[in-house]
Amino acid sequence: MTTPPKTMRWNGGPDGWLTMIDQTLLPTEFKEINCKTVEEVWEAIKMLRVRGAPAIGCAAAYGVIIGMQQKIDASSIRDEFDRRLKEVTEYLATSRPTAVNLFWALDRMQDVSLENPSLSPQEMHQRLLEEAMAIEEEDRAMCAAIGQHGAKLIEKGTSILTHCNAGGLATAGDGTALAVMFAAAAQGKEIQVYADETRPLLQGARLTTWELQQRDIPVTLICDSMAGQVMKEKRIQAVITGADRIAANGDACNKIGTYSVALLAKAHNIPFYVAAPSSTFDLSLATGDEIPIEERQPEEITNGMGKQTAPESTRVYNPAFDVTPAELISAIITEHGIIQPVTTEQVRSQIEKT
Ligand SMILES: CSC[C@H]1O[C@H](OP(=O)(O)O)[C@H](O)[C@@H]1O
Repeated sequence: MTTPPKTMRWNGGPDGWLTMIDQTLLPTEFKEINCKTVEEVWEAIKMLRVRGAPAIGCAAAYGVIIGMQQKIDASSIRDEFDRRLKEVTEYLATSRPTAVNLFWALDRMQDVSLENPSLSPQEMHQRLLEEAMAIEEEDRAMCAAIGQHGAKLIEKGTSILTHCNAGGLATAGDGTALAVMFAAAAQGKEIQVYADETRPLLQGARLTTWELQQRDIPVTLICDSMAGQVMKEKRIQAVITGADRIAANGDACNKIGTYSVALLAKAHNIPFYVAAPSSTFDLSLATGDEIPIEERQPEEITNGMGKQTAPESTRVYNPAFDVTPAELISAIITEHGIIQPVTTEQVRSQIEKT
């Protein structure tokens, strides 16, 4: 088993820069890129060089540090600093609309300013970096806790289907859904995984298989359209996915195709689990109907991975996410434990106390 590389890392102090794996090149090329402007961080999030709800939050937090570098010198005044901080956080918030972790992280960076009115710009810059590092470290711990709680649900010899990539590459730690698999495997439960390729950007084929192979966990790649057949053939005993935003009633938004997998799991009486940290919950939304769904460029479908597979000017609809209603979710696994049954009362009871 090889030690997995870190999804991202900060270099230096407040005047430093962010290094991250460019996930668009995996699995055929492992390349790290350096982001030294806030625009480069914005573009990396937009283009999924860094992706996955928790990882997006961490990257955005570090993007704030970079964005503030232009305005810090001995003559800086705090009002100007705060105006720039608002400008930078609002800019980064436009990169992608669905993963609530992006907005949760940016709000935390703004809160640093509200909670420290008397710090100088230089002191604030240092304090913001400490907050970004805390967000990264907390995410790492949340992943580990999710893994341990989720592994309790996994029997020895279980075959698990997953959709998209909710692994270490989607977080600052071991992932969410994949953290459960890593923990179960480490406990000797001899699991195997079926990974949906996850069109159109193939996070499952490119990233989930790559991560599982690194950990010597048996993985079988299937087309998204094969999920029902493998369930019908009784090859699957559990489904685990990640999430990008979970509403107060437990409706979970995740990569497009997850809702279909949840319906298939229900039809085949297979437990469907969602693994996500508390930072992925948006209790301001009563249900998943209100979750903004990102629509991405048609070329991701008509020219997937650079090869044209549809006629020019073909009309395309490309929603990047869908919402699985709570009634299709057997349990939600968080760093605090298991939410089951998945109801507003259970969600609020666990998440509001955090
Ligand atoms: C641990 S969150 C992972 C989550 O994010 C992915 O979306 P994207 O690759 O577009 O950032 C997908 O929904 C995963 O389940």
